[in-house]
Amino acid sequence: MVNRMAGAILAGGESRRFGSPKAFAKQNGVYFFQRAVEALRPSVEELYIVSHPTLLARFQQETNEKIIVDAEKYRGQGPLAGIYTVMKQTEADWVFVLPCDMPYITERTIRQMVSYIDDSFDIVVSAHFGRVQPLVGAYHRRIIDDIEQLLMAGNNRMFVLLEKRSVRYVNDTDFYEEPRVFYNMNYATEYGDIVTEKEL
Ligand SMILES: Nc1nc2c(ncn2[C@@H]2O[C@H](COP(=O)(O)OP(=O)(O)OP(=O)(O)O)[C@@H](O)[C@H]2O)c(=O)[nH]1
Ligand SMILES: [Mg+2]
Repeated sequence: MVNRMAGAILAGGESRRFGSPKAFAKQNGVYFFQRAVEALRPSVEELYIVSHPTLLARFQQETNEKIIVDAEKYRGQGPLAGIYTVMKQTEADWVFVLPCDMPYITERTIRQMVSYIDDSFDIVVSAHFGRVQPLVGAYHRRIIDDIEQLLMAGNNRMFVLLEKRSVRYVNDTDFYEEPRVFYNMNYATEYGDIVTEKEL
């Protein structure tokens, strides 16, 4: 069993391609960010939604979950800044990350991912169907200095971090899920059961 795990829902992006805040788009009547909360909450001891000051009031209106904003010095630097911010906030050994734009993610998928967490790795992420998903997985707090160094250098890409540390890639031979579970919404077009803020 993992020694204490915090959850981080990354919701500080600008949703430029989507055209309205992705966290508040709906799938089958439920906010995208709420889908992530439902999937992650049962697996973690504490949960943070990590967002941007411009979305803070909206989140506070819509949920009782803890909402924090990216550390000011790294704001605007993407998901890596969000992970760093949650690691600073919590004492948990592991931070399990999820994006706010994967509306088909399930509690079962997260439980499965969690079962592959292993202290002999620094990072455990999904690589189902040949596609590495750096935002679906767990990061050990022992890598916080590496993360901060990358952020200080403006080196924001998740894949750079993955190259630096030991990673357990969990894939569909470890456990199978239907592919759309890992589908993240960048454009508000593909699926009939998605409703964006603009259409409400
Ligand atoms: N906390 C935090 N989350 C972020 C940041 N940038 C992106 N995210 C989140 O990371 C996930 C994946 O990011 P993207 O798919 O690029 O989403 P986005 O940046 O909102 O959308 P685009 O503006 O179209 O790139 C989404 O859940 C975003 O909300 C950031 O700077 N801070
Ligand atoms: Mg982006």
